[in-house]
Amino acid sequence: MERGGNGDANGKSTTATWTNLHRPIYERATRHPFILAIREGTVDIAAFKRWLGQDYIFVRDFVPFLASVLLKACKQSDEPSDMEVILGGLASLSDELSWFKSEASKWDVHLYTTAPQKANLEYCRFLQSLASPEVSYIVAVTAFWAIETVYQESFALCLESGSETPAELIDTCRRWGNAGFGQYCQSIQRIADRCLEKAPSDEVKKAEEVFLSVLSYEINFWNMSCGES
Ligand SMILES: Cc1ncc(CN)c(N)n1
Repeated sequence: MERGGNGDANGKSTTATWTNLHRPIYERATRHPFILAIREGTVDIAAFKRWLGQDYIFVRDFVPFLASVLLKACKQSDEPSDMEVILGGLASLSDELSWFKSEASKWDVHLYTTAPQKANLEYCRFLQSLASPEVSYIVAVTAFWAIETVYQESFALCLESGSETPAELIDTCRRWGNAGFGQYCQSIQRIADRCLEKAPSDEVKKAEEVFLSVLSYEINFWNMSCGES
């Protein structure tokens, strides 16, 4: 069986190679106008509230997806520390769901009567398909890395010096833009790259397609938050 190999001739890892190769779509996901508007202090608060209500629904569906990644790590990973990284991520979702509830009450967003919008439903359906036992650990962990990294890069942008993020949105940006979350994303990236290095080329190809799908679902999610469907 052919091996996928790790990265390009310059010694870049597979995920770093993809990020460069697919730079235009990667930037559409990580520098979306919704995020740039937060950073510039011009975000429409109705859009922010829409994002908040929809993201709570998404995170609830992210829990079983991540549980499926954990299960695959336990069964398919040759590295015991993978399980600890994924378990840490899963455990932090409990705190994240509580954060959504307190943030929603602050903004008068009614989480339990918010219906999922089309882009969210489609993204959640995609997560459900990735949770299938037929999807390999390599593909699932690549999706996990991409999903977390889009939020990390996006919200970190709103915390950079020179940004004019409104004070009442700083807490939201810190949740995903903080340095600790950045290190957590790097740990997931190292897992994905290690797996991709040893993977057969057809699995590497599938993982790259899933990476691109995640970027496109993320763009649709931001568009939905801006009021476009
Ligand atoms: C849509 C979306 N993508 C990613 C994340 C980060 N877990 C999130 N909360 N929501």
